[in-house]
This record gives sequence, C-alpha cells and structure tokens, in this order.
Amino acid sequence: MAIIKVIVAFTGICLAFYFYSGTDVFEDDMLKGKKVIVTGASSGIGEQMAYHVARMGSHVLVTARTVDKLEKVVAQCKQLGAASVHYIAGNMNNMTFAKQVVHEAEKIFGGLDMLILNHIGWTYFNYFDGNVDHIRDLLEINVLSYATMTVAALPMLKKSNGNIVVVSSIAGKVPSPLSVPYSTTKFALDGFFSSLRIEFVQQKIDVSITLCVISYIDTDSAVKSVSGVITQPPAPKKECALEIIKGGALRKREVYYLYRAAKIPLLIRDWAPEFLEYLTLKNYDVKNLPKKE
Ligand SMILES: NC(=O)C1=CN([C@@H]2O[C@H](COP(=O)(O)OP(=O)(O)OC[C@H]3O[C@@H](n4cnc5c(N)ncnc54)[C@H](OP(=O)(O)O)[C@@H]3O)[C@@H](O)[C@H]2O)C=CC1
Ligand SMILES: C[C@H](CCC(=O)NCC(=O)O)[C@H]1CC[C@H]2[C@@H]3C(=O)C[C@@H]4C[C@H](O)CC[C@]4(C)[C@H]3CC[C@]12C
Repeated sequence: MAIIKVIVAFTGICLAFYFYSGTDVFEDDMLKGKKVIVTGASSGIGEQMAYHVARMGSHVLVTARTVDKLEKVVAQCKQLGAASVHYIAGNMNNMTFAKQVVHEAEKIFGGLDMLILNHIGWTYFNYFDGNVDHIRDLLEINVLSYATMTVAALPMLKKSNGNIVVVSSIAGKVPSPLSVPYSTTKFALDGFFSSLRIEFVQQKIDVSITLCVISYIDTDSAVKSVSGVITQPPAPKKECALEIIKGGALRKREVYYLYRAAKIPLLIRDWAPEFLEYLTLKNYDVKNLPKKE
C-alpha cells in the first residue's frame, strides 16, 4: 500500500512539473519583424516594453496622450533597432480613438502580430471615497478601451495567429485596500479576457491571450502614489517589461511577476480569506496615508 502512495505522489509531482515548468524557451528573434502595438507607452512599464520589442527588431506603434514623451520614446526605439516605429497620441477614454489606434497599425503595418494593452487612467491610492462616477470613468479607460481595441484588432490577429497581452495586477486577483476603483477594473479584465480565451478555444481561434499579474513596480507614478504606505520595495520596471514580452511571445495564459510574498495570497485566497486579510493588512502602513480633503 505504501509503495502505491509513493508512486502516486511521484507521478503527481512529475505531472505538476511538466504542466507548470514551462518548457518553452524565449528567443529575442521571436519578435524580429513582428508588428506590435504598445499602449500606455510614454512612461513606465509600457515605455520599457516598447524599448524591448524595438531592440528585438519589431515594427512598433506606441500610443499614449503626451506627444513630447512619445516623440522621445520613438527616438529611443529607433536607436535600439526597431524595424520601424510610429506613434499616435490620444485619450483612451474615447473609444473612437481606441479603434483609430488599431486602424493606424493596419494602415502602417498592413497587419498586427501583438497587441499589448497596458495603459491605465489616473486613480487615487486611498480609502474609497464613494465616487462611483470615477469607477465608471476608470472602467472606460482601463477595461472598455481594451475590449474595443481587441474587437478592432481581432481580424488582423486571426490572420497572423497573433497575441493579445493584457497588463493587469495582483489587484485583479486578490482583494486589497486603498485601490477599490483600480482593483474593480483589474478584476474586470480577468473576467473579460479569461472568458474570451475559452471562447477562442471553442471556436478554434488561434489567438493567444496573456494576462499579466504584476505586483509593485518602480514606475514614477506608482512610487509617487504609494511610497510610505506600501512596505515592500518595488521591483524593476525593465525586468518586469521583459517578462511580459516573453510571456506574450510564448503564448502563456498568464504571466506572474510578483515579489516573493505576493505568491502566498494567490495560494490561500480561496482557502483562508481571513488569514489572507490578516497578511494583507500587515503590508500597509496607513498612518502615512495622505489625509483626504
Ligand atoms: N507600477 C506598478 O506598481 C504596477 C503597474 N501595473 C500595471 O502596469 C501598467 C502600467 O503601469 P505603470 O507603468 O506603472 O503606469 P504609468 O503611469 O507609468 O504609465 C501609464 C501609461 O498610460 C498612459 N495613460 C494614462 N492615462 C491615459 C489615458 N487616459 N489614455 C491613454 N493613455 C493613458 C500614460 O501616458 P500619458 O499620460 O502620456 O497618456 C502612460 O504612458 C498598468 O496597466 C498598471 O495597472 C500592475 C501592477 C503594478
Ligand atoms: C495608484 C496607482 C495608479 C497611479 C495612476 O493613476 N497612474 C496613471 C496616471 O498617473 O495617469 C496604481 C498603479 C499600480 C498599482 C499597484 C499595483 O497594481 C500593484 C499592487 C496591487 C495591490 O493590490 C495594491 C498595491 C499595489 C502596489 C498597487 C497600488 C496602486 C498602484 C500603484
């Protein structure tokens, strides 16, 4: 009987290793000549992702609102060896603009291989203030523009058997305080894209969807928003951006780029929610929270 238990356990470990070890190996030339849109590319993780795909020889279309920042990103992408690079500036609270970005890629590239959905609208890091209109506005920018671009890009992505990369957050997998509007939008992304992925399988649509689950990263806006309240140090944006690109190119279902302790909430969120709440609250020093007017 004992030998059977050992065999079953050993088999289980092998299967788990096979399914979760990720046997794929990323090569830079996977992105060479590929046609890529990066949203939210004027700063932060999006800017770094644009530089990575440029260095790998992609054709890149970057977008955000701020023209002078985009022009600097375009210049740096050229320096890094992009096959071609263009920008289009506009606000993702406008679904006509969201569609226009995809149509611009079609006009410039004649197709699309990778759609990297990364931008987010401004939000506060503090107790929920009861303003539901802000949640509605944030859903437009952080969710509906992603869905709008996905619908517009799908004909091209079907032709190329391409990838959709959705930059989300641990805030979209594990409940946490001080980011209620933001977390609402990130959980919505999981619902939309993880359900769409199943429909792609049902319809034999060979377009991959990679949902990226990220914890605290050292971008200017994040550090400015949370420093002093979040106790763990941020991770580097350049490395985070590369892991996202690799996951998309390897057609992973999900990419986890988390500081070590952040993996624990994912393991216990469904089995011990109260214990998770206790661990979560240990991560915050709310006495440094700016007082809301
Ligand atoms: N930094 C972190 O700790 C973490 C970040 N993430 C995720 O990573 C992604 C990028 O975050 P991060 O790099 O920190 O963010 P940044 O604030 O550095 O960048 C946000 C980007 O979105 C653009 N943007 C903002 N508002 C709009 C708008 N209304 N329309 C179009 N573009 C807009 C900004 O450019 P512009 O102002 O010029 O429009 C900028 O390029 C987000 O999806 C975020 O949720 C996930 C976990 C952790
Ligand atoms: C508050 C940040 C958004 C700042 C913003 O408005 N940017 C756009 C602009 O300035 O125009 C949040 C962006 C990323 C969040 C962090 C994150 O996603 C990882 C953690 C998730 C956890 O659930 C809460 C803490 C986080 C560090 C979270 C904090 C809020 C952000 C920095």
